[in-house]
Amino acid sequence: MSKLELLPAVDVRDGQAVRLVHGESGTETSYGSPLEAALAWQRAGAEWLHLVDLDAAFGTGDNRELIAEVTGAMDIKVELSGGIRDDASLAAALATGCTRVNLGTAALETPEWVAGVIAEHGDKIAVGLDVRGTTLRGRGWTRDGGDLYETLARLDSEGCARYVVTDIAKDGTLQGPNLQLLRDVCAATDKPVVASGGVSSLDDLRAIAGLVPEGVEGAIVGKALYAKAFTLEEALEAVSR
Ligand SMILES: O=C(O)c1ccccc1N[C@@H]1O[C@H](COP(=O)(O)O)[C@@H](O)[C@H]1O
Repeated sequence: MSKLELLPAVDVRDGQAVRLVHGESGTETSYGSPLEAALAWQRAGAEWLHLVDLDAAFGTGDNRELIAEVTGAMDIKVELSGGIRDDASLAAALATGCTRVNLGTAALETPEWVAGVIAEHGDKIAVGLDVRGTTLRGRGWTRDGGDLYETLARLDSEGCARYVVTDIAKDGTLQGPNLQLLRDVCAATDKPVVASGGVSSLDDLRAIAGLVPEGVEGAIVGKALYAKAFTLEEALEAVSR
């Protein structure tokens, strides 16, 4: 059995590393320089960074130059999210040298374009399935975008390589992950799943690691690290066995 990958998150809003509650604009807590945060996770032993341009996701501008600077400064793998919705934004994201990109809104609103970029770029493309219940949400999680399982079946048939599954009701709340949602998504696809939302403790990470045999490949950790619920070193140790 392979170990769970951990992806510490750096979400960028207005040039600052922030955490949101339920992904709602206006709930930001600021944690300073995104570059310093990313370098700290790298120094602590991270193999991945989950880097999000929240302004691009919300449609309130972008942090494109800063995102490129942070990605360029990393020696580790980077997953880029937020506002990647057309050829220009995809080209800019891939030009940073990131390992893969995560598409959200585009998978809901421009499925033909997403099918094309999956065919062209293979496992450099992941799709973020951001859900309330089983309803997908796009445009900064402000708009409904269809049924989770119908969309998952469509993306599977198009060869999507992996899914990043976020329970919006859990995100930024430190209330624990939605393990049943992860089990249900894993049962519906053979592709790897990255868990996102709600991690609050090392036991939460151990519980997600217990789903590796079902298809969970990784877990994004945000608020818990910034709130110092545990250190990244402790988290890596907790999922190493
Ligand atoms: O990560 C967040 O907290 C978040 C909050 C609100 C909206 C998006 C968020 N993050 C990630 O952004 C992409 C979606 O961006 P887009 O729809 O493709 O522009 C997705 O990976 C979300 O998980």
